[in-house]
Order: sequence, then C-alpha cells, then structure tokens
Amino acid sequence: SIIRICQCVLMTNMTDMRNFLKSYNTHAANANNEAVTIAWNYYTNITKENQAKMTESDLDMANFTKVWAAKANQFDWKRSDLNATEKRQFEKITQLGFSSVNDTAKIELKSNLEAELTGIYSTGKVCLTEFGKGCLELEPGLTDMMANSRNPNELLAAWKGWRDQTGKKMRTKYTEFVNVMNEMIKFSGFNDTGEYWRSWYEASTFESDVKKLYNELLPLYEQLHAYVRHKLKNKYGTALFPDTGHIPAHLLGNMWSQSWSNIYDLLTPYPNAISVDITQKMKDKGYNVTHMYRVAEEFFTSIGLDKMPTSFWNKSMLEKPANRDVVCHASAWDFYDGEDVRIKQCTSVTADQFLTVHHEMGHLIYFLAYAIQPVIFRRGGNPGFHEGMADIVSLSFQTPEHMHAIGLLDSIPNDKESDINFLMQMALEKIAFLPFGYLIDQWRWSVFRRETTPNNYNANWWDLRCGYQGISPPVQRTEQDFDPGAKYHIPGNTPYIRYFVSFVVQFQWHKALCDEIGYKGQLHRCDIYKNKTAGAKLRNMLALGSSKQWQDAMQVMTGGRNMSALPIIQYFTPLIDWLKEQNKEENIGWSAQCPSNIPSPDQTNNQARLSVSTETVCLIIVTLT
Ligand SMILES: C[C@H](N[C@H](C(=O)O)[C@@H]1CCCN1C(=O)[C@@H](N)CC(=O)O)C(=O)N1CCC[C@H]1C(=O)O
Ligand SMILES: [Zn+2]
Repeated sequence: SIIRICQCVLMTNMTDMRNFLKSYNTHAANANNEAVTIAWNYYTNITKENQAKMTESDLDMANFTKVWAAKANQFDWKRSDLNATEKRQFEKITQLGFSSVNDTAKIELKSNLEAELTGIYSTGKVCLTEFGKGCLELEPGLTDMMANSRNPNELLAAWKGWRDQTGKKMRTKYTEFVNVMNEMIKFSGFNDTGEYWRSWYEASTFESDVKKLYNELLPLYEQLHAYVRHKLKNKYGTALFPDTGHIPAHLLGNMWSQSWSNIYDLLTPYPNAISVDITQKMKDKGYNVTHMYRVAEEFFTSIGLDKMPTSFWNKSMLEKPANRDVVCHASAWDFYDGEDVRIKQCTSVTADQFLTVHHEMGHLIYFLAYAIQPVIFRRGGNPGFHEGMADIVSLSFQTPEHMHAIGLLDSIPNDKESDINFLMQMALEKIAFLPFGYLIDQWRWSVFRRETTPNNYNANWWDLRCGYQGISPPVQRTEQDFDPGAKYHIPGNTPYIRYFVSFVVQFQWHKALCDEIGYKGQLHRCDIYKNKTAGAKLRNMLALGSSKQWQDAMQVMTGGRNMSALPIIQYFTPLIDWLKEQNKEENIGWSAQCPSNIPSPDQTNNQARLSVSTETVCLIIVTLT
C-alpha cells in the first residue's frame, strides 16, 4: 500500500506538472504578445512615451519570467518520470537570463539604454552639402550612395559622416550597457553576457567550432579579396590603397563592407556574357513594394509552405512612414498567437531590398511553422538556424533559372562565362560576408570578457576589421570614435555570430534539399521553386522549433549532426578555381595589422578640395578655350 501511495503521489505530481506546462503556455502566449506589441509600437514610432511603455513592459516580462520559474521549480521535475520534451520545457522555463536580478533599477537601466542606443542609430542623419546632397538618413539615402557612388570623396564623406552621427554618440551609453548586462547575467550563473549568448548553441565546443569553420573558409575569401582589390585599384588608382594589401572600407558598395554585390559592375568577370541585374529588371517590370512581397510569398507557397496571413498585410510596416521616426532596420516579428506575424521594413525597389524581403519573410515562415509548438519552444533550433532559414531561399531565387522563371531574365544562359558571372555575384554576397559575420561577436565577446575595455574599443575593433576582413579605414580612427556603434546589431544588442552560422548551414540545407529532390546538376544552379518535396523536408525541421537540440534538427535535414563547410566550398569551387587563375600575379592576403599611414581627416578634406578644384579648373579652361 506504501508503494501504491508513492505511485499515487508521483502520478498526481506528473498530472500537476503537465497541468503546469499547459497553464504556463497560455499565460506565456499572452505575456509575449503584450510585450511584443509594446516593442512594436516603439520600433514603429520612436517617442519618449513609447520608450517608457517598453521599459514598463520589460519590467513586467522580467517579473513574469521569475514568477513562473519559481513555480516550475516547486516540482522535482529533473528526477520525475516526465519525458525528455517535457523536461526540456521545464529546463527552458527555469532559464532566467537577464530576469534573475531582483534589482528593478538594473532592468530599467538596461531597457532604457537599449532603446536610446537604438534610437540614436535610427535617427542618425548626415548632411553632405559639399556634394549637394542635403541631409541623408541611412535608408534609403546613405545606403543608395554607398551602393551607387563611384566618387571616393563622396563615399568617404558618407562613410565618416555616418560614424560621426551614430557610433561616436554612443560610446558612454554602450559602456554603461555592457556593465549593467554583465552585472545582471551573473545572477543566472554566467561569467559574462557573451557566455550566456553562446549557451544558446548548446555545445561546449561552439566557439572553437566556428573558429575552425572560419579557417576552412578563409582561402575562399582570400581569393575573392585579391581579385576585388586588383579590380578596384584599376578603377580608383593605386594611391588610395595602402601597401599592406588592405582594401579601403568605403569602396566596397556597402556602409559596413559586409556585402560587395553593389560594385559587381566594377568586377564583372565577362562583361560580354550574361549577368543578372535584378534592380534594373525590377524597375523595367514596374515592380512596387507590395509586388516584391507577393513574389516572395509565392516562392514559399510554391514549395508548400504557408502564405502570409491577412493580418500580415494589414499590420506590417512595409514602407517608411513620412511623418515619424521609426527603426528602419528591417526585422521580422512574431506575436506568439500562431497567426499575427509582421515585417517592419523601409522597403525600396532594389536587389538588396528584394533579398531582405525574402530574408524577413523566411523568418515569418519559421514563426508559422513552429506555431504548433508550446510557446517556450517557439524559437529557432539555434539563432543561426533562424537566420539560415531566412536566407536559404536566396540560394534558389537568385539563380538564372529562377530569374527566368519569374520573368526577370529573358533566357537561361548555359555558357561558362555567364556561369562565372553568376557565381561571382553570389560570392560577393555570400563569401564577402564571412569574415564580417565572424568578427562582430569576436569583438563583443572580448568586450564582455573585459579583454577589450573602453580605452581600446575602437583600436581592437579595427584590429579585427583589418585582420579578418582585410579592409582598412579610409580615414584615421581614434578612441574618440566608436565604429562598432555604426552597425545596427551593436546598439540593437542582437548577437551576430548567428549570421556566420547561417552562411554555413544554409548551404548544408540547400545541398540536402537539392539531393532530396534528385537534382543532379551543379549545386549553384539548383532551384527548389515549386518543389513540394523540398518544402516538406524543410517544414519537418522548421516545425521542431527549439523542442529538440539543433544537432537533432540538423540530423533531420542533412543526416549529419554538425556544421560543415564542405557544401559552401563545393558550391563555389568552380569560381575559386577561376579566381586562382586570375590571381596568379597577385599577392594573396594582407598584413594582420592595419596600415600605419592612414590619412587624417583634414588631409582627406584637402584631397577632396583638390580633386573638386582640379575638375573646376579643367572646366574653366575648357570653357575659356
Ligand atoms: C536585415 C536583417 N534584420 C535582422 C534579421 O532579420 O535578422 C533583424 C534585426 C536584428 C534581428 N532581426 C530580426 O528580424 C529577428 N527578429 C529575426 C529573428 O526572429 O530571429 C539583418 O540585420 N541582417 C540580414 C542579413 C545580415 C544582417 C545584416 O543586415 O547585417
Ligand atoms: Zn534574419
């Protein structure tokens, strides 16, 4: 009878624990929905009032997390007979993160600093009167200038101006931000914020795993870097280039030199062969913003994934509002009710933006796929999986096959030159990004570990930028500057190693899907469009959310449990072989340190005045004669 009583007690406990999980799920859905709605209101209307409401909400959310973790820990769930998935729910519900601290002042401080830093970034404007451009915001003005200007002085003014108007104004707040986050996370048993962020990858070897992947991929990047440097020297003259082998950061078509697609016209391997100019084609076909989203949606539904709910079209912010400050940096939002998912994007009709549309909608497809999971499991397998899902469609949708299928390319080129042209375009997006994706959190992890301190924030940042990316600042940088702050994810406090992980795993998944559908061609020409088998396989992984360790989800997708650089290397091998040919006379690589002879700001101003006056003098001579 004693055993009976024990069994009965245990059973009651089991029933109680299962009822607890049900009850948590209902309350968490409501709490998350409320918190996300309040954050949405700030991000789509930056005001002090909305910031205050978000801070209030952060306090409520921290309290919610603490209260429910305490309830969960009343049960002896670890030693119970619950199954693995039920125990995993308890494990995640009791992970307190930043909420463990009892000091509401710290929660408020962290919340206000994050909102203020994001606000500084999102309202930054650069006045370029000397170039007759007025005052430009990042989107679309400065972004378009970095993409399309071929005037080094103009590019320098935008590059330096953006850093002056954003990062430079964040340094003190960011130092406070790091300190309060590190103090808070200690209460959850982590040495620093970086250790907490890395814990989401559930692998003690994670940091060395990504380092190994970076080293495996470095040879590809070095070849691309050497080719691009050579071509840019032809375009801009060697005087701008330091003798250390670095490429000046402002010449690569992007404010952060993280994607080089916008200068493809300077790099075209075979100008007489076919290249796909998506921006021009979209304009020719009269694309507007809504159509960009409809085309992206149609890709997902064509492989059997979800269409956008009606509320998406009514509640998203797809264009920049004229009359208020918003956070333009594009993002995907899950309101945790299984239906309300939104994109916030200041969308314009360009190829870059079309990619971002697919990226953000890829996140929404993931939200909708794992909505079948309990709320605590409505996350990516790991953050890199979420980014990998956001990007995987881009490997199909940009192929000449797909561009032709949707009417953005008249015919499918099959000659070798056009193929190299296409691979170059993909490399400028996917290989160029790798060191950038890797280094952001190398810097941040070192800041959290206090190896990088405020008096060498910028020096260490540029050590990494020169060392890993082989780019150099076009104008001298000092500790008056704070260049990390000029990249959204630093003020926005979004970890970044997820994008490096994504750029590896998306090629593993692409290969797995193309194998699954029996595709026999070269990997870089595979398009899963309209293939329901591919979509079904993808959905199997997406629907897991974070209910399983990501290694199990990887097994579902690829048959292997780990990240691997082989698929991305296989994808780009035809191009790398071609680049090695092209680079025969080149010195591959760059020195680990930044160049020492970087021009000072006034030197570059003189250069600018000089070049303008030279043009003016010529004009006068021509006019006179
Ligand atoms: C443009 C894109 N915006 C992010 C993204 O979509 O990842 C936004 C801002 C930070 C997180 N985020 C989200 O939307 C999350 N809610 C997604 C999720 O649910 O995990 C972005 O920042 N990108 C795209 C490629 C490289 C990187 C960059 O531009 O440097
Ligand atoms: Zn993303």
